[in-house]
Amino acid sequence: SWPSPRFPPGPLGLPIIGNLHRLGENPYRSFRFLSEKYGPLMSLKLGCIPTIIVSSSEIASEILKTQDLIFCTRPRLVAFKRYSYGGRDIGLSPYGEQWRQLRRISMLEVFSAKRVQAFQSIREEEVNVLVQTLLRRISSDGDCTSSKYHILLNEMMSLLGGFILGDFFPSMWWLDVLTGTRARLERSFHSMDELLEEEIKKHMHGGGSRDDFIGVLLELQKDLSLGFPLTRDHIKGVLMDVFLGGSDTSASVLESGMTELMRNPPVMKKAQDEVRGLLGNKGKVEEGDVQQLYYLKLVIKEVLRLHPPAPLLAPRECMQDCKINGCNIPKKTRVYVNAWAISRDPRYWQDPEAFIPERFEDNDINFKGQHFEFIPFGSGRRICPGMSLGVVAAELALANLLYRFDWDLPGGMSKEDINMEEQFGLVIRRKSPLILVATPTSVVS
Ligand code: HEM
Repeated sequence: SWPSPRFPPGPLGLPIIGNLHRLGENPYRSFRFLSEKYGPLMSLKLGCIPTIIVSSSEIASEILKTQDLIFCTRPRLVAFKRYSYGGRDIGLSPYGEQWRQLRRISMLEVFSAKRVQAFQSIREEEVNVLVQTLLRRISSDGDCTSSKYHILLNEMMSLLGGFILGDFFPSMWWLDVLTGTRARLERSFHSMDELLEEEIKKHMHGGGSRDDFIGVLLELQKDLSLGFPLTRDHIKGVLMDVFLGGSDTSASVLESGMTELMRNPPVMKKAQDEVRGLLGNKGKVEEGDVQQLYYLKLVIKEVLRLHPPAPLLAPRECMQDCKINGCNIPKKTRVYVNAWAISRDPRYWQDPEAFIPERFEDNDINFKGQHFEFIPFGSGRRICPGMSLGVVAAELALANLLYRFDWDLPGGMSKEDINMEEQFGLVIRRKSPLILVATPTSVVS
């Protein structure tokens, strides 16, 4: 028995069309709307694939904590399989011994607090590049250019978050060949693979630091006590994870943060007063300073609540028949947890649509996967291993932008005119870029 009614059939009477046309461009919004009607555990069939959508913190806790061991695998999606080097990464691969070993080693050696600390100078350098770019653009009115990394990343994100027929009708995989989707995936994968190879070779010939991601992974490869052979594909798989997991997510926090601050001038003022009051005319914010920026940290939390970069987390799959909330869930059901809807649920959040960083002031709610009303990084065995890296990078960048510049909307535009439409993908993006006028501040000497 299914937990709740399926979606009604679509205009053509075909379940796939019926389901998909209702998802619209932003499935997490449509799912919230539908869950109000069909309940917090909603079932639907996307193509041939039984799927459940979870929209309450209680059921999210059941899936990501109580029954995590049953739900901690990823579906074998076409693009997931390719970009993970056939299951040799952490983020896109199914659960199993190989995944466990790779995740364990990476948590110890790549994502540990010690490493996050060690990468500090790289982050500070990158944020400085961002500030310098803004300063130069102010004087030279330069164009915004995309590097080859951006172009590659965009294409990968579009394939990972887009529609591949074989993921919904596995027996019709050949249609993806006919439509050219498979060829597009191959091209994208090979371009990225070439780039990773180039970077690794540079390192092997002494051209890179031993203290960055590649350096650390190459050192690990020499370690015979690892318990499993760390191949070149594993290294590239983890680098792919870092590239995919670490780029758009932190950028999304920064962009959503600036958007909300522009829409809420008193919050912008309070955050700027804090950072400028603390730093005086020091010139730049360093990571050591960020620890004292109490209000900025509340701002980042509120951004993650209202705009979780991965609103449906990353898809999971059920590994055996089980019961959730008294309903039967068959093996191989695909699972999406609507973190976006959960963190706007009026049962847990007062005035949920409003941007109020102070709501986190007198409580210990955090995003580390124990408070299921707030899970922007997921929870359980698959929780984001890059959480600290992502948060520290976003905090540092935002603190510097607020410290170094005053921000205005372009002439004639009011805060009500800011377009809040989003484009759905594995990681959400704004439909139109946020355009602001930056004026270097007089606080900085
Ligand atoms: C603000 C920044 C970030 C957000 C909001 C975020 C969010 C997420 C989410 C929602 C998941 C899925 C969790 C689940 O299935 O329960 C995830 C997984 C993952 N993230 Fe992040 N992430 C961020 C930054 C990063 C960074 C900086 C890295 C790497 C440098 C990273 C690497 C990964 C990897 C490898 C996984 C897969 C974990 C697994 O499947 O075992 N993320 N992230």
